[in-house]
Amino acid sequence: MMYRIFVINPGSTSTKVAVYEDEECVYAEKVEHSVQDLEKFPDIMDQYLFRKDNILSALKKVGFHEEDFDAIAARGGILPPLESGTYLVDERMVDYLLHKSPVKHVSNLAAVIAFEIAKGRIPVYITDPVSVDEMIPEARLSGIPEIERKSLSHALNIRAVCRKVAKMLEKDFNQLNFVVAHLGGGISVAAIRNGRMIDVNNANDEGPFSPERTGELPVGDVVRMCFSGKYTKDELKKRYVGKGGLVAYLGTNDLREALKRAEKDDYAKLIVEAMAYQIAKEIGGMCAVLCGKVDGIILTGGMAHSEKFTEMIKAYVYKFAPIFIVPGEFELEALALGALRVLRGEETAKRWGGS
Ligand SMILES: Nc1ncnc2c1ncn2[C@@H]1O[C@H](COP(=O)(O)OP(=O)(O)OP(=O)(O)O)[C@@H](O)[C@H]1O
Ligand SMILES: CCCC(=O)O
Repeated sequence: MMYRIFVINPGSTSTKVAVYEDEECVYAEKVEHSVQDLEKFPDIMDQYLFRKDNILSALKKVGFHEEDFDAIAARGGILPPLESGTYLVDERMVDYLLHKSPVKHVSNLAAVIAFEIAKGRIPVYITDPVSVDEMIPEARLSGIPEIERKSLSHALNIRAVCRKVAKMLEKDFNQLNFVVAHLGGGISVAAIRNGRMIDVNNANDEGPFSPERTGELPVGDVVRMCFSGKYTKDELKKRYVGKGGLVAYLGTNDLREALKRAEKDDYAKLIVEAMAYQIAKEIGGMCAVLCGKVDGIILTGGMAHSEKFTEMIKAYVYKFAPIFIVPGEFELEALALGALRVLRGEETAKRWGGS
């Protein structure tokens, strides 16, 4: 029996959608939403009906209708910390994502839109949301009792590329140890022990600086900046997520542009090399977390397309473990395959315990 799955992954100004027939992608589109239209919804969560209508119109244009699908696979949003895997979306989860999630992140919209389209007729699943948390106890401590480290990462792509490399090695992902660096607009570097993500830098406030984010900062100077009276809370937040990293130093979030400038400009060269250095340092730390027993270091995400950049990282870490380069992101595929494993009975969908 063939399963047809509709996949939904919202981004800030577009929603990526796809249709899978079993493992095969038969349609994929980035449905663009105009900035003027999105601006009518100051609260991101109010965009869900608008985006749903845009998505359904795009689907109809290529001849698909809601009734054609066996399930919908949606990007998981900022739920309370939870184990990796595929979860059945229910009313309580939708209510949480719409009204209670601590972060109004665009990924929260996916399951809400999908649930609205499914109307209870077909199941909706999410797989490996941003808030997957499998950290070991010693990874949680920050050094200040009131602040616990948070596991917020590119978990979906990280786990998807681990599965790909495990398949290539003809081994079971659950018996392998990997260090995975997702190198996108933000960066997550994770230690995977026997299939579980036992530590990862919070891609919003820790780890290396990235094209758009600062990652970890010297805390004393940050406190001084906070109390300088020069910035509002929102301005400071934008400095570390959105306008940090490459953007802050070079005015661009595009590694291709930064690399081009680095050919002629020593300052740009230093910045790119420093980003590679910080990434390598984080990878080294995660190798220590795995006690040096590492089956592979995987470099993935948009920046892994650049051989020049991955070579800079490899130069530091090549002695630690074999290196696998898996450029780009595989989120749509990972969502479809997560739902497919459940439809085929290879995995049972987890029920969300709620909050
Ligand atoms: N072919 C390429 N060569 C070099 N850099 C690239 C290439 N393609 C994309 N990038 C860089 O990758 C970065 C964006 O990565 P990606 O597309 O994974 O990010 P995103 O999806 O916007 O964010 P995130 O991965 O954090 O969700 C940018 O700095 C971009 O310039
Ligand atoms: C917080 C990590 C995930 C993302 O940045 O999209």
